[in-house]
Amino acid sequence: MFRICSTRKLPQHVQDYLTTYATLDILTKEQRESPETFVKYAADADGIITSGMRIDDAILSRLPKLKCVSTSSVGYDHFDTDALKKHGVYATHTPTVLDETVADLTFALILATARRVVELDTVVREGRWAGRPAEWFYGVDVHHRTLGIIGMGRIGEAVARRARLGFEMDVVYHNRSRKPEVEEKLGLEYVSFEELLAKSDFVVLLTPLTEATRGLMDDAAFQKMKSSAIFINVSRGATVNEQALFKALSEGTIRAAGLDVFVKEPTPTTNPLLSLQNVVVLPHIGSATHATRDDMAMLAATNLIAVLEGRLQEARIVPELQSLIKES
Ligand SMILES: NC(=O)C1=CN([C@@H]2O[C@H](COP(=O)(O)OP(=O)(O)OC[C@H]3O[C@@H](n4cnc5c(N)ncnc54)[C@H](OP(=O)(O)O)[C@@H]3O)[C@@H](O)[C@H]2O)C=CC1
Ligand SMILES: O=CC(=O)O
Repeated sequence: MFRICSTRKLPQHVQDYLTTYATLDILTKEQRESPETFVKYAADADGIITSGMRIDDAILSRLPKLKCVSTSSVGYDHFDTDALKKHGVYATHTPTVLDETVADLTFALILATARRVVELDTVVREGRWAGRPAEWFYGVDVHHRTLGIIGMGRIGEAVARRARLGFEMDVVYHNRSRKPEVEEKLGLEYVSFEELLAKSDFVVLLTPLTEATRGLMDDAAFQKMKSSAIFINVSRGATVNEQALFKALSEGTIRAAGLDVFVKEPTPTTNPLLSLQNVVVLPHIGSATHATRDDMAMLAATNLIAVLEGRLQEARIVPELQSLIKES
């Protein structure tokens, strides 16, 4: 039997699946609280399931039996992939199963910011609704506007499909490499980063967090956007310079923002962005529906067991660690 530690509670059917192959320990908050307590309880684990815990050289050096860390998320910026490679530990993630759910949430933020849903909900609740909507209730249209997607990957494509088919929007995108087949299928236009910022009524950020995308949306980027444009971030908080975003929103450089992610999570209530009316904020819930979180947990579990059993081709191993397969 393998030994698996999970840093979070898993759905019962996922736990049942895992316990046919392994002894499973769900670590308590105290046990996973610090790297010291974590390595103590995970010391002889063959596999770890997590969804945001930082796994780096310091941790890996103290987990000699570890063969695989499996994250129940598609993003894996909490893993130091160089350290994993050095220690010969595989990392798996959960792409694809969450694409449609995250795309729905992205559209929820687009609609909520454009039509000021949260702000005007408060107006009604506070008894400030007096007669027919005054002009200060007005928002902006989503349909037939231009959507710019930075990071046209799996989720980006699901967002673009909604925009094209449901809202008849023009969609431009920017990646490091073009995707001619997606361009043709959905009728998208590839543009430079600068052109996307200048053209779009809605700018949606959907890249992974990497050294290249850290702080991508800075003062200069917001300056290039239209003053009527809305910025949506569903990627990772650190792809945006929050001070620059606050400045852009409070000085009218851009119209509004919808944010599912923050540099520090949970973001403190003192974050200046929370003081702005033209920002809709969510607690990192892109994939958070019952069905999708169940699918992600099950994929994280099957990925881990596949690696532990040596069925490497069946696991969703992160791209940076694919080379370990070739070496094994
Ligand atoms: N808020 C939430 O709850 C969720 C957030 N996410 C975030 O969304 C991210 C995207 O997920 P997913 O669509 O599955 O990932 P994919 O890898 O399928 O897509 C990411 C895209 O970003 C592009 N990209 C990468 N680096 C750059 C760069 N420097 N400049 C421009 N484009 C870049 C890639 O294209 P190319 O390589 O050609 O540049 C790729 O097409 C995740 O990594 C995660 O951080 C995901 C799920 C839920
Ligand atoms: O943020 C969530 C993810 O799956 O990545």
